[in-house]
Amino acid sequence: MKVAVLGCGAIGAVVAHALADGEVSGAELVGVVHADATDPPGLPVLDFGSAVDRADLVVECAGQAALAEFGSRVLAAGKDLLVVSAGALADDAIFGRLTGYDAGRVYLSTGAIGGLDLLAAAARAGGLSSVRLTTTKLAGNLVQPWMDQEQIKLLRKTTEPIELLRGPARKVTAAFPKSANVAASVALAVGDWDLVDAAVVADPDAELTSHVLTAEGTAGSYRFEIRNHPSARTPTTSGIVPHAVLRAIRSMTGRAVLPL
Ligand SMILES: NC(=O)C1=CN([C@@H]2O[C@H](COP(=O)(O)OP(=O)(O)OC[C@H]3O[C@@H](n4cnc5c(N)ncnc54)[C@H](OP(=O)(O)O)[C@@H]3O)[C@@H](O)[C@H]2O)C=CC1
Ligand SMILES: O=C([O-])CC(=O)C(=O)O
Repeated sequence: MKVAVLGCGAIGAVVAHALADGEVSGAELVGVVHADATDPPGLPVLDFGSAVDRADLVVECAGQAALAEFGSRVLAAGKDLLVVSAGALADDAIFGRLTGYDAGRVYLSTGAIGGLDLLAAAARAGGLSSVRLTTTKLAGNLVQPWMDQEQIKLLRKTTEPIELLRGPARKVTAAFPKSANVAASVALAVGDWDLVDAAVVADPDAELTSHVLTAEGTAGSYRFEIRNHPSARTPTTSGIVPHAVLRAIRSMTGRAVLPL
């Protein structure tokens, strides 16, 4: 399987180097789409059109805006797309564009969290009555362009955890596009954007990023607590994420053996 990686930052660089080093049997890197000439990745660089032409699978590691702009062009060319920035799918128009093709298939990486398979099963086994996700990250890393100066100052100076936003997954993933894709992953897993109540908490002492996911339903009661070390390169991203992407690619090669 020939793979191109869109975006060569904290996630994409680890994925692309692992593929270039032959770490995934049956998968071969054709190149990365990387616009910053001042920061060469030490890997073959392709423009987006060539990447789509040459790859069987394009792995999006570039952010919600890039997925919204480029994702449908991958699928229209009949190529498969593995999505990391799941929050872009909270926009119904983008969701429609990315799920409307018969040829190329869309796969979602599990990203920074787990438990999605069980919650997806529970949602279809009689339904879920509540799903709640609380994401906690180091306060200073949660500054957003829409925040005013007072809020930014508070984030930088707080000595206590602050809940910055709680609400439906769709709203939270849009407000924190680099930090709350997990809210979208949960909503997509359970098939209901409005059921998932998500929150982002800024903690001045959070050395690890945490995601606490709870759900209640006919099939049972669930609680997952994930505590990830942040990536050194992009601390809003958990260091585990590229490895979740590689696991997904491994399972797509058709050569996967247990354990995945
Ligand atoms: N599902 C999940 O659990 C998670 C999802 N994510 C998602 O993954 C995204 C990437 O994370 P991460 O790797 O840490 O981010 P980084 O900022 O480290 O890397 C993203 C890279 O993509 C590049 N890029 C952006 N747009 C394009 C484009 N159109 N073409 C080519 N390159 C592009 C950026 O370049 P430049 O800096 O020049 O813009 C940057 O180099 C996040 O924005 C988030 O949406 C992250 C963590 C967890
Ligand atoms: O990496 C994480 O822990 C979560 C994250 O940034 C996201 O969901 O966008």
